Amino acid sequence: MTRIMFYFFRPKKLSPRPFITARQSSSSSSSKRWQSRQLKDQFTREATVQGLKSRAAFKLLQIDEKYRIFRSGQTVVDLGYAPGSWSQVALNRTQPGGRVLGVDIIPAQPPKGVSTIQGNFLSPEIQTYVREFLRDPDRGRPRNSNLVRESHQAELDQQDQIQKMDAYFDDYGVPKDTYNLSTMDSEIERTVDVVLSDMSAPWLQTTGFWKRSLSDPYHRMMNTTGVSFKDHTGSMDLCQAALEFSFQTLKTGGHFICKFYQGIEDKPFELQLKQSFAKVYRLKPKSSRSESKEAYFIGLNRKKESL
Ligand SMILES: C[S@@+](CC[C@H](N)C(=O)[O-])C[C@H]1O[C@@H](n2cnc3c(N)ncnc32)[C@H](O)[C@@H]1O
Repeated sequence: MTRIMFYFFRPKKLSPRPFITARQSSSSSSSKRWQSRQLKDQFTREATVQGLKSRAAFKLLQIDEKYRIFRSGQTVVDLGYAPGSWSQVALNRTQPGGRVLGVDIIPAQPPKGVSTIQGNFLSPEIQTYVREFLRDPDRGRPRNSNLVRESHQAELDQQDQIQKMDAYFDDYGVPKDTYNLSTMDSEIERTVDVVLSDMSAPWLQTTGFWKRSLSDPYHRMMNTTGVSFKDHTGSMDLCQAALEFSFQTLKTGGHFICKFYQGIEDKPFELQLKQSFAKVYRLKPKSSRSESKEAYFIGLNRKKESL
């Protein structure tokens, strides 16, 4: 079942107030080890101090610092958003006027100002649902920021429109041979400036196991197993789904960031990215755990004619 939650409040600035997460005690020793590692970790402590939902925020902050991904007014899709620290960063960096849509298979409390859809992103129905949401460029945008966004975006939109018209029509308003109306339709779908995918290991579910509607999806999602080949292939499937979705929704000039676990399939994926983005980088952020094979692909500036 798909559940949508809309939050139209003005996003709060990341607060310096401590944010203490109450975790339920668990009898399993691996869970205790996980808890004590979290407590010792400097990035986890810093996330708590800054009111961020998890240490993962620092990975995105480092990426943004290096590649300047975000600017005001953008539409950002955050795939695998839970518990929500990337969405917090994205929303914060795209104000005024930005909107963030998070998708995750597990139920989670969306950060303020972020719209979310709960569902398995590998399912075509969920992707259709997400695309439908995005088709309207104002849906999920904080209402009181529409005016600011409009003044910010009006000029850019107008230039964009003129370029598109030049591309499609000749001086007499007749569609040029090289462009047909179906190409134009697919461009209408492209309302997204940034696609983020941090999909992989789930945030530990601490409540709601008694509800089948909550716990069933939890067991179906992709979990990291510690078996590096399995983690690698599972993550490449998720990256592929995120990239295909980007082909349909990302504007020309838009950016793509996705987490993957390194292995033999990452090179062909990188080549695929290079066909569609002007610049492609791979990065292992400082806050990634050193023992993990986790890394990120960053595709900057989607090319005009990619696919
Ligand atoms: C590492 S966490 C993301 C952390 C997040 N970026 C943050 O900053 O809080 C990975 C998320 O991917 C989600 N996920 C994994 N497979 C998924 C799928 N097929 N569809 C949707 N979400 C998925 C998991 O439920 C988990 O919440």
